Amino acid sequence: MQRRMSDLAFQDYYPDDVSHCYGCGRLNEHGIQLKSRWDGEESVAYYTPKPYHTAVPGYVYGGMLASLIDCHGTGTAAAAGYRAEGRTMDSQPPLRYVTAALNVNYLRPTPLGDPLEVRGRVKEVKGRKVVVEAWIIAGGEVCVRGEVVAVQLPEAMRQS
Ligand SMILES: CCCCCCCC(=O)SCCNC(=O)CCNC(=O)[C@H](O)C(C)(C)COP(=O)(O)OP(=O)(O)OC[C@H]1O[C@@H](n2cnc3c(N)ncnc32)[C@H](O)[C@@H]1OP(=O)(O)O
Repeated sequence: MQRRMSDLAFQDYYPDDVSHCYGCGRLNEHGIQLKSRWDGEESVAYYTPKPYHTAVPGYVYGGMLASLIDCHGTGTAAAAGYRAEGRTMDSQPPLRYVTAALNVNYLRPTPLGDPLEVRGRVKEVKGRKVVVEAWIIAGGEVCVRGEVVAVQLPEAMRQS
């Protein structure tokens, strides 16, 4: 059955040539394939880490958590970029964002096994830059807080 446009996640709109990212690329069969969507003024994604995404046994590896903040942040940045231009994510030309800066603070250990809720809020849209704050909730508690500075993909990084 064909999916409705509103069912699509931000990352589903990424053109094929930028859909190989380990965190969010729908074409990376080994990756997380994170799916982010608007939830009112915030954005939200869900992911349950695998048993091997372990730090200390029973707790999630911090690099995995940073990846979730990173790709939820850049995905939210892309959606915010289109929104700021008053157009939909399937319109042309495509807007593509990469991570310029990633800040992650681990507030408490994140239990492994629980579904994680990743949330984001746009702090700033300025020219080619979007700043997104993001946080991760496990078992009803905020375990991680971070911030992503996303900048539109430079020409030099484009393959197509
Ligand atoms: C596209 C779909 C895939 C999504 C993948 C997302 C996750 C990823 O892993 S991306 C891979 C990791 N990231 C990279 O490899 C990026 C490497 N870096 C670069 O290419 C460049 O440094 C880049 C593009 C980030 C910025 O360079 P450039 O395009 O020259 O930006 P520039 O014009 O200097 O700055 C634009 C704005 O961003 C800000 N900015 C740039 N870098 C930073 C930084 N490190 N920290 C804070 N702000 C920054 C600038 O201050 C400026 O802000 P303002 O307009 O307010 O003055």
